[in-house]
Amino acid sequence: MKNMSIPNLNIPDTIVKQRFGTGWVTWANIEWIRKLTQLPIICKGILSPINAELAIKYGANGIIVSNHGGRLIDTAPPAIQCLEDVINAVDGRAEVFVDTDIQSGTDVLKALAIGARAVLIGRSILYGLACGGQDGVRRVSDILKHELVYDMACCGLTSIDQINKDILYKH
Ligand SMILES: Cc1cc2nc3c(=O)[nH]c(=O)nc-3n(C[C@H](O)[C@H](O)[C@H](O)COP(=O)(O)O)c2cc1C
Repeated sequence: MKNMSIPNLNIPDTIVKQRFGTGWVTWANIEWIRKLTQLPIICKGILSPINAELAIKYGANGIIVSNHGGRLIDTAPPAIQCLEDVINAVDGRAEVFVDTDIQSGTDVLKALAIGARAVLIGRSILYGLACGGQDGVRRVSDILKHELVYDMACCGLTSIDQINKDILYKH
């Protein structure tokens, strides 16, 4: 993967404009932002090794493996299924995070075990907010944390840094 060739992504402007309306979203945007700041740039919505490679090429320091909850393309592959290939492609050159359908502590545990640096959570937190405001958000967070700690205990793990791929196969 390190020596892979980068395909020519000269997508016609008309197609880009059709898809993104007034915006012109291309890899050149990342390159432009990279020139503006030394702050870490994290690219969200990466699902394939080739796009992970491109994100790094254009200056990303981190990648969020995400299908945006299926909000862009209904049949986009589940992020969790793409995570391992992206991690392997990145090969330590950037942080890799994941979101989409992280709905339980078990989901968090599995994502970390595959190798995600951290997970991000969208709708579950929003549901808590809708149901109970600040307390609802705290309750969702507490439930997820309780489930994660419980599942870690079931796997004989006492700290996050002990989580590794072995638990995916041994339990
Ligand atoms: C109401 C709503 C608005 C969202 N808007 C954006 C957005 O503007 N940009 C983006 O990258 N993702 C957006 N997302 C996707 C989320 O950031 C996240 O990738 C998605 O919800 C998957 O995580 P989840 O399964 O925990 O919700 C949105 C999601 C929801 C539910």
